[in-house]
This record gives sequence, C-alpha cells and structure tokens, in this order.
Amino acid sequence: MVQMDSSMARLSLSPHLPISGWKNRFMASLSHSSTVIIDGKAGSGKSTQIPQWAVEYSRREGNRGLVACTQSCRLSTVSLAIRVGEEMGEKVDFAIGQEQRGGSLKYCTDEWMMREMKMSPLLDEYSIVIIDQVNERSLTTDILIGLLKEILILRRDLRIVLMGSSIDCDKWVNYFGCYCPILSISSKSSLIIEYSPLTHKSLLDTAVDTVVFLHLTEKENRGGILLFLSTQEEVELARREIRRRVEGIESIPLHSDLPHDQLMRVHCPSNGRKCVVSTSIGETSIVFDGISFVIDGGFTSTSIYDPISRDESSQVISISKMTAKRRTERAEVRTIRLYSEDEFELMSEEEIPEIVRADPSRVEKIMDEMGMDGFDFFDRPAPTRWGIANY
Ligand SMILES: Nc1ncnc2c1ncn2[C@@H]1O[C@H](COP(=O)(O)OP(=O)(O)OP(=O)(O)O)[C@@H](O)[C@H]1O
Repeated sequence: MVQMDSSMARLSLSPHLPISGWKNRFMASLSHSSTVIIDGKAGSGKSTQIPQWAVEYSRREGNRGLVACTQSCRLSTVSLAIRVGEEMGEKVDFAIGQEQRGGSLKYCTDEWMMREMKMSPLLDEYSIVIIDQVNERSLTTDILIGLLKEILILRRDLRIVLMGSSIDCDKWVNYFGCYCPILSISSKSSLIIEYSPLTHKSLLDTAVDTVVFLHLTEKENRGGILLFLSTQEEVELARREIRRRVEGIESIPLHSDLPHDQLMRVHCPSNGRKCVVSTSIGETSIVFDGISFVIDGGFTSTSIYDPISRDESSQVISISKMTAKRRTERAEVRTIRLYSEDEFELMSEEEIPEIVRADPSRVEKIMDEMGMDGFDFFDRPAPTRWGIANY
C-alpha cells in the first residue's frame, strides 16, 4: 500500500494554478511596498494561495502579527478557511459573526473586519490585511479600504493586498498615490463566445432551452454548465424545469442563502453532467472547477436607492461589460450570452459601485459608528449632512 505523508497530501490539495509561479514576485512586492494589487480571473488561485504566502512572508520576517483575508460573503469565508486549513495542514480561522478562534491566518467577512477596526483602530494585532473581491465594489469593502489607507499613514509596518478580477488597477494605484506593484495573473484562453438573443420566449425558458441544447449537442465534452440568472427564485424555477425536461444532469443551486454543506456540492464530482444554476455569487465569490460552458442571462439583482421615495429596493438590472467578461471567464470552452452583440455594446463599462447607489444615510451611519468625519473615498457617496462639508 502506498502511504502518503502529510506534505504529499497537502501538495495534492494545491493543484497547479495560474498563480502558482507568482510566489517570489508576491513576496518581493510585499517587502518593497505597503500596498500590493493582484488582478486575476476567478479561479486563478488568489483567495486560496495569497493568504498562505502572506503567512509565510510574515513568519520569514519574524513578524508575529496575524494575516486577515476579507470576503464579501459568509459562505466563501467559511469554505475558504476550511479548504486552506486542509492545504496548509494547520488551523485557519474564520470570523463571520462573533466567532473567531486563534491561528495565524483568519478569513473574515468585511463587516467583521470593520467591527475589528472599531475596537482596534490601528489593527495592531495584524501584519497583513488582504481585501478580496475588490471588483465587487461593495459598500463595506470601499469603506474598509478607505480606513486602511488612513491607517497606513500611522503604521508603516502594515501591508495591504487588494485582489480582484478585471479590476481598474491604475485607478487604485492613483488612489493610494504611492508605489503599488500590480501583479496581473494573465490567462490565455481560446474561448468561444456566442450571442443568442431572446426571441418570443422568456429569459428563463430560453436559459433552460440552452442548457438542454448544450447537454444534447456537446456529447464529446461532458464538462459542467454554469448558468447565471438574477435571483434565488429564478434559480429554483430554472432547476425545476431542467429536472423536468432532461435526464442525466445534476442541477445544483448557488446563491447566498445556502447552508455550507449544500454549497460544497459545487466542489463534488457528479455522476451525470453538472449544471450549476447561480446568482452573481458564482462570478467571483464562489469558484469551482470543471465548468466547460457558461450561459449568461445578462441580468443581476442589486439594491438601488431612490432619492425621491428615499427607499432602497432590490431591482433586476442589466449587467456591465466587465461582469459579462467575468462570467465568460468562468468557462473553459464556450460561453453563450442570452443577448445580442448590440445589447452587449450598450451595457455600461462597469457596475455602479454600491457606495454611489446606496442610501447615503447607510454610509453616514457607518462613518458615525467608526467615529469618522469622512475620508478620501475611492468613489464618493451621494452627499449627506457630513458629506457636503467634506467634498
Ligand atoms: N472550498 C473549496 N473546496 C475545494 N476546492 C476549492 C475550494 N475553494 C476553492 N477551491 C479551488 O481552488 C482553486 C483556486 O480557487 P481560488 O478561490 O483561490 O481562486 P481565485 O483566483 O481567488 O478566484 P476568485 O477571484 O473568484 O476569488 C479553484 O480551482 C477552486 O475550484
């Protein structure tokens, strides 16, 4: 019988990823600059590898501070901590509510990190803070980065790493106004992109038709299908239709309300063809392998503030070109966009950041809680009582 020692077992958990050859450059960047920016497509290995290298760097420098890696959702926080703990062969913490345990690496939600900053404004316990999924431009992430920029003035030993997929690196460099190495993890791909606009059928029906079509015509390639829809309700409706119409497909839901054990289904091998039906969470927050085909519905659900009614509500809106690109990059072989090329050209370049479209009183409340009067925002929120004075 072949025995595997623990280092061999760990090695087999860290497959060759696009980021694998970048370790030395990452380490060198950390020693030369307080801020490092990493841009690479979903699945290149940023969230699993960079925090481990950061721990290694910290230990090599004799620094006893913790490494934190923030996530935009609770699901990815827990699943990454478990996965990376297995890869490292040591305990990795996760902090999503009040929980925290006590290793040298911690995955946490960005809300949790904000609370940590409230208790310890200079984050004295930490040596490296990694902000992941910067591309999502969530309200909390933007405020966190603004606060970290302030801390950097007082803590020259602190290191900040910003990571994301298709991010505007130059804008971030200008924002920090100092030398920031950019690591762009390139990915060569010979992906086919097809446009298949809707005709008389609804988006949901067309999406299910496309799943069935791919399953029946792509017989040589039994790889998985990833279908992007807008809401959890659409995800469940589409799954029901797929189950009703075709055999040999295991349809798996992916949205932010799933319990952790159900989420892990995306990482498990399947007997039939796997079809993951996902909201935008499958773009960059939760990544998994084996997806040959992507079907992009072209819409997303987001909360938007109406200054007239002073109400914030969830609305389904068209995605941006950048989001279309991120969705496309999740496929290994072929992407079918359920809209026309003209409709693609009409899409905005980027999604409007949450800080700009959110109820400004939410920003104000967070700033009040943090005891801040305002700071250098990456993108400015709508004016509020303190905002007008600061802009
Ligand atoms: N919990 C998990 N269980 C099993 N495999 C995982 C898990 N999390 C990530 N992986 C795998 O690890 C590899 C690298 O994923 P990783 O999350 O590091 O990519 P990434 O570049 O950070 O993507 P993103 O931009 O979406 O954060 C992928 O092949 C992915 O399928």
